[in-house]
Amino acid sequence: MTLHQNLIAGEWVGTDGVANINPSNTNDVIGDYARASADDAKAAIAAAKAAFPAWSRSGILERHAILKKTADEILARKDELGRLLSREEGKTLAEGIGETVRAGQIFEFFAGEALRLAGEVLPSVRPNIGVEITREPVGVVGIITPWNFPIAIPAWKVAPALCYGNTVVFKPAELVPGCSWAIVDILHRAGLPKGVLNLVMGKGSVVGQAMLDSPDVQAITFTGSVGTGKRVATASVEHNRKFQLEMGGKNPFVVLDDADLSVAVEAAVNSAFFSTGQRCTASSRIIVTEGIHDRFVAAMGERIKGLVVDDALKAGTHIGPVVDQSQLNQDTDYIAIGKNEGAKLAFGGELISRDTPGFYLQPALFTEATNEMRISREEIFGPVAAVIRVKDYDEALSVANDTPFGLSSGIATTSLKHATHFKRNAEAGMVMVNLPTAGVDFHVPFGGRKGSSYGSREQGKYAAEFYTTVKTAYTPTA
Ligand SMILES: NC(=O)C1=CN([C@@H]2O[C@H](COP(=O)(O)OP(=O)(O)OC[C@H]3O[C@@H](n4cnc5c(N)ncnc54)[C@H](OP(=O)(O)O)[C@@H]3O)[C@@H](O)[C@H]2O)C=CC1
Ligand SMILES: O=C(O)CCC(=O)C(=O)O
Repeated sequence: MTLHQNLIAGEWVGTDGVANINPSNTNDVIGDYARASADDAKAAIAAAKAAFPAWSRSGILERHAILKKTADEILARKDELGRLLSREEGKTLAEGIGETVRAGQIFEFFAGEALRLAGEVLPSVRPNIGVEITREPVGVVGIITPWNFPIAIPAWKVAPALCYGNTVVFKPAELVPGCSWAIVDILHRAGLPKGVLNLVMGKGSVVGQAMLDSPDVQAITFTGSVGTGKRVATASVEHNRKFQLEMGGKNPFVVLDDADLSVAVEAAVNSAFFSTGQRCTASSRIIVTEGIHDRFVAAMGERIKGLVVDDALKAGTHIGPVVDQSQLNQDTDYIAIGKNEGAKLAFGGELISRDTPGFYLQPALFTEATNEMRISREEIFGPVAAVIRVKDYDEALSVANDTPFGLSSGIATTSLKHATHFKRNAEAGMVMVNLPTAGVDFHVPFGGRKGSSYGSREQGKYAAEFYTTVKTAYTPTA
């Protein structure tokens, strides 16, 4: 089997490979991917440091052309790359292709942003002095990504980093190296100079840790668990570097008495179970007012029974497998915790077998949950959701906000008054009205509050805040 190597200083290197396994069929080995060492990570950082002076001064047309070429190739290969994504992560083929298109659009967006770099010229408060405000690249950016969005998250970190003139050391999750390798290969062939983008696939505790420990990494952007996010934060403060964290969520989805029942059920099912619930924007807390509660739960039950859980690549599959055994154990542990806490497992939650050996779990819906239970407070990251019954809108809002997290939030209502009030008062970075809590646009800010996120927003033009540093220059004008 061909070994997919790491890219360091413009050369493909590495001899030691790790098998990338399909969670829908554990007999299916997608390929071998090199495992970088801490020394490889150090070499990648050195290469990025050496490449920075030239790339930071490169022309905007060169950056535009490379990012646009990458976008075009990703979009042209959307079916093949989408299939690779579904095969390595387990989301359905439609979701895999959709995410690949999103990655292409992200590169296209930042190709455009390269041509729109701008500053400001202001008068000084002193006579005959001009002030220029410009944005400069930060330096070597370390990118650490999780397994649940194998192409979109790498795209929304790598594209702006390069667009604004930074050089990159990129460590994808070891579980899903395939899409990351593919986009690095595309960028490399699109003409990136040696050392501008370095790929170091391997273990977080080794490769990621070497990045955290390096004084030559000026910024780290991270998406993943709260625990690792805290390590990134501590190490970054130690090195006085910029950092940006996107961590967990425990996103509420509120259903009010006046909701359109079918809109509410579709949005709740999508929020809780699509992409196998493995989204930081997923909702696993469905907060329902008492007038609609029983009808909503019954309709959810019918909808869940119609969901096909099977091989991600099969036509007709709605929910693919869980990503691996360890995540499956986490999901089933939380199902046991929910039962022990006194919530009622109303639907699903069983391990199921299919034609191929994979990590298949029937989506689980708890009812009679309270917001104090662990299943309502901790991120499960699987197809497991709980319904919490509340009296009215005021109680729903208060329960929705009673969480250590604050990434996304949603409401199903036909009341403009309640929708408007919720948009203003939900303690979350993103609010969805009559829409799922997950599934965001690629050109607008993404991020949260409280325990979910740290630092400036990702995506859209707001990404410039992280990937650039502001300079204010004063010059006599006369
Ligand atoms: N908010 C989100 O989008 C996500 C949240 N999660 C949450 O996290 C839980 C665990 O998932 P998991 O993948 O283990 O999350 P991690 O936080 O461990 O992984 C995220 C990334 O960090 C890397 N990493 C791990 N340890 C270190 C370290 N010491 N220094 C630097 N980088 C490191 C990982 O590498 P590697 O995996 O290769 O070892 C991976 O690339 C999930 O169950 C879920 O609750 C997970 C993914 C995304
Ligand atoms: O909901 C989305 O579209 C994005 C979710 C995401 O970025 C994540 O789960 O890590």
